Amino acid sequence: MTATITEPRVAEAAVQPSSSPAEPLIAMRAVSKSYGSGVTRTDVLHDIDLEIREGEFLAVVGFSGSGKTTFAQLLAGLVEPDRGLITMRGKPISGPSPDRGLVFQNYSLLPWLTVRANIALSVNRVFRNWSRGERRDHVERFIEMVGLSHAAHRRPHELSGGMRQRTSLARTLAMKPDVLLLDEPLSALDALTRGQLQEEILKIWEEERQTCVMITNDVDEAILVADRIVPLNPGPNASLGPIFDVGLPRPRVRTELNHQEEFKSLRNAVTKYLVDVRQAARDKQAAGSDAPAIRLPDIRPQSLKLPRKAIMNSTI
Ligand SMILES: Nc1ncnc2c1ncn2[C@@H]1O[C@H](COP(=O)(O)OP(=O)(O)OP(=O)(O)O)[C@@H](O)[C@H]1O
Repeated sequence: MTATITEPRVAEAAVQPSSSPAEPLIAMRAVSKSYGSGVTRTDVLHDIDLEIREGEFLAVVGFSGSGKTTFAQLLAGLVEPDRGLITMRGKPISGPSPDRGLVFQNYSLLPWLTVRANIALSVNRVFRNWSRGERRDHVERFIEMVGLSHAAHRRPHELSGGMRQRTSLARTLAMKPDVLLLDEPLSALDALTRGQLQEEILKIWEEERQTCVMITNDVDEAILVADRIVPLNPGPNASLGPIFDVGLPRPRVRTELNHQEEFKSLRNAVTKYLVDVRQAARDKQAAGSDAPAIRLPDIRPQSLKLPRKAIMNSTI
């Protein structure tokens, strides 16, 4: 039996970004970002409009180099838009804040501190008015949450990549940010560890229900975790594509999803969208290119294959 691919439910909000009735937690309005100037200028993001809802899990998917990290850094307040406005609860985002916790692709742990001390450093900074005991219990809770109790005394060089990323995740989660920003947090990991951590992130999110934005280049990962998926079109001047709603029931289990028609149809739709939009960008680039068109010479290829007789003669 062949699987029927149904059209994805593309949210109206994608077409009319301001149609959401509730006040969004974060709003991006006509946001553009470039780096450099003159001939070295790189136009990365163009006219980004997006509303992020309180408590949702949003995934932003895009190809390498499309501007995903720039997108995450704008939300984190680490870079400023050149044009447009980003607000959180109606107030402009003007810099980094513990309200928005960012987990990077490269764990950025302090190498001379243990897992416990790396997490405690952030907790002590954010929760200064808590008692020492409260802070210690809080740190232990998050170490346990990411399954690192047995390795809490180890330093980063004594950890595997997955364990470092767990530490980094626990450190950010322990700061209790209102928004968790995950910038390709699993892309440096092997497939098995990646799958395991995807499920752990999902479990934590289901318990905590904080707003979460995951930036990824993996469509399957996006479908597993997200309520909504928004494609980032290829750059330069990347804009956002239509929003895909993920209606799959939770809790979701990766191994079971693979057999579900809705999962397969959504994966096809998002992948097709991204591949088509990349091809269109390439075609447009080729059409506008100043490079001289390659003209093929008007000749017929000649067969260099020797007649069978000639081969036999040459081998005798
Ligand atoms: N600080 C910077 N200065 C100049 N150019 C930059 C800077 N940061 C990023 N870029 C350029 O902006 C573009 C988008 O980069 P970005 O890292 O946001 O993309 P990405 O989608 O996260 O890529 P990848 O998936 O490969 O990590 C690239 O062309 C990159 O070279």
